[in-house]
Amino acid sequence: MAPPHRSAARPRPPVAPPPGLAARRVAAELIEGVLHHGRPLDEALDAALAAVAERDRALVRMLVATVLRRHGTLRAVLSRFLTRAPKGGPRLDAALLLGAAQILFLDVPDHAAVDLSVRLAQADHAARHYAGLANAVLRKVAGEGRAALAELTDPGLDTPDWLMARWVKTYGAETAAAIAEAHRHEAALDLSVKDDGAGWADRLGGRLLATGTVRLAAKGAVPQLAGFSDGAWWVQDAAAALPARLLGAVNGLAVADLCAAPGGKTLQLAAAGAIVTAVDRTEARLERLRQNLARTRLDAKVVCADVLTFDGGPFDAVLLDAPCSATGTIRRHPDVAWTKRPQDIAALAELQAALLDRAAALVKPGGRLVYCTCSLEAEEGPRQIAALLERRPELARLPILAGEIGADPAWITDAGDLRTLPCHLTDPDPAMSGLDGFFAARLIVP
Ligand SMILES: C[S@@+](CC[C@H](N)C(=O)[O-])C[C@H]1O[C@@H](n2cnc3c(N)ncnc32)[C@H](O)[C@@H]1O
Repeated sequence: MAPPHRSAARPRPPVAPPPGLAARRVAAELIEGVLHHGRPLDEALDAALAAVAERDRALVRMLVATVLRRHGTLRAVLSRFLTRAPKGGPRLDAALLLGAAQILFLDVPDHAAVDLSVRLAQADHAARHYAGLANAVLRKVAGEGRAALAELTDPGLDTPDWLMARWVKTYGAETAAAIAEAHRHEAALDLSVKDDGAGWADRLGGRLLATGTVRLAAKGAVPQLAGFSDGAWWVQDAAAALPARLLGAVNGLAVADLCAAPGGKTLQLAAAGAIVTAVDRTEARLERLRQNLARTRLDAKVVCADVLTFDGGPFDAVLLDAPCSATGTIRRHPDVAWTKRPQDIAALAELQAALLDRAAALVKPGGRLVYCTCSLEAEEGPRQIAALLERRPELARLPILAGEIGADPAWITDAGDLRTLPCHLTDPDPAMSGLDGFFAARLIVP
C-alpha cells in the first residue's frame, strides 16, 4: 500500500519551551512589579509562585532576590555595554537584569542565561525588537562583566541614594556602608524555640545565639525541617525576638500585643505564659496568626480592630510593634529598598505617634510599654520616643540592659534603647551573619 501523502503544509508539532523559561518569566514579572510599579514583593509572590512548578519556586525566589539585592551593581555593569537606555520597556529591563544577575552572581551557565533572557525579550511585544541587543549586551556581560564587577567596590551602589544619605546622617559613613554591605547577603534562618534551644540547635545543625535564637544557614523548605509540624519553633529574626522579652516576666499577666500579625511576638508572649490579646486590623494577616497559634499549640485572644479605636484592657503590659518603613528588614525583603519613598516615612511616623498615644492609654498604672519598629530611620525610632516623652512627661524610660536579653552592649544606645543593625552580629560565614535592624524602647506608665 502506498504511504499516506505528506503535505508540506502540515503543522509542525509545538516546540517545548526550554527548561527554566517559565521560572524566568515569573521572575521577570515580579521584578517589573517591584521596580516599575512599586509593588511590594510579598503582595505578589504567593500568587506568582502558585503558577510555577514546585521544583522551580526556590529558583524564582533566588532570581528575584539577587536582582533586587544587586540592582545598582547590575545596572552599573549593564550601562558599560549600553550606549544609551534602550526603549524596550519593563520586560527588556527585567530580562537584562536577570541575565546579568545569573551570569555574575548565580550558578547558571552563561549561554543559558543569555538565551533565556533573549527569549524573554522575544516573547514581549515592546521588547522583541531589542532581542538582538539583549543578546549582544549579555554576551558582553558574560565576556567582560566580571572584570567590570571587580572595579565596582562601593557597597552603597545597591542602596537608593536617598536611603544611603539618611543612614550616613544617622549612623556615619562607615556604619552606613556596613549596613549596605550586609544587605547584599541573604539572611540566616532564625528560629524562636518554645524550649530547649541547645537541643534544637543540635538537632537542626544550627547554632544557639546568646539571645536564645537558634540560627541556621538559610537553606531548603522550612516546613520540611524537624519540629515544624509539631510547632516546636517558629521563624523569627533574632532581633525581632528581643522586644517581647523587654516586658520581663509575663507569666500570668494580661498583655496586649498591638499590631500583632502574623504573630511572632504573640507566640513568644503566649509561650512565656502571658494571657495575650493580639490586635491587628488586617484580617488576612490575623488568619496567619491563628494558623501559627494552632501549629504551635499556643493560646491568645485574637481581635481584629484598629488600634487607634481599640478600647480593651487595661493591660499589665503592652507591646506595640508599629507599622513602619521596614528598612531594617532589607536583607529579608530586598524590595523594600526600591518600593519605599521618603514621604512614606513621614506618613508612617505620624501614624506611629498616634498609635503610641493609644498604646500608652491601655497600660495599667505601673505597667510597662514596649514600642518597637523594624526600621533604621530615626523618625520611626528614637525621635518617636523623644516626642512621646515631651507630650507625656509623666512617662519614664526604663533603660534596657544588654545582659537581660543576651544582647551585645553595642546594641544599646546611650539613652538605654535597643538599636540593632544589619551589620551587627557578624560571623566569618556571611550566611550566619547579621540581624534585622530593630529599634525598641521600654517605658513605665505611672
Ligand atoms: C510590623 S507588622 C507586625 C508584626 C508582628 N508584630 C509580628 O511580630 O509578627 C505591623 C502590623 O501592623 C498592622 N497595623 C497597621 N496599622 C494598624 C492599626 N491602625 N491598627 C491595628 N493594626 C495595624 C498591620 O496589619 C501589620 O500586621
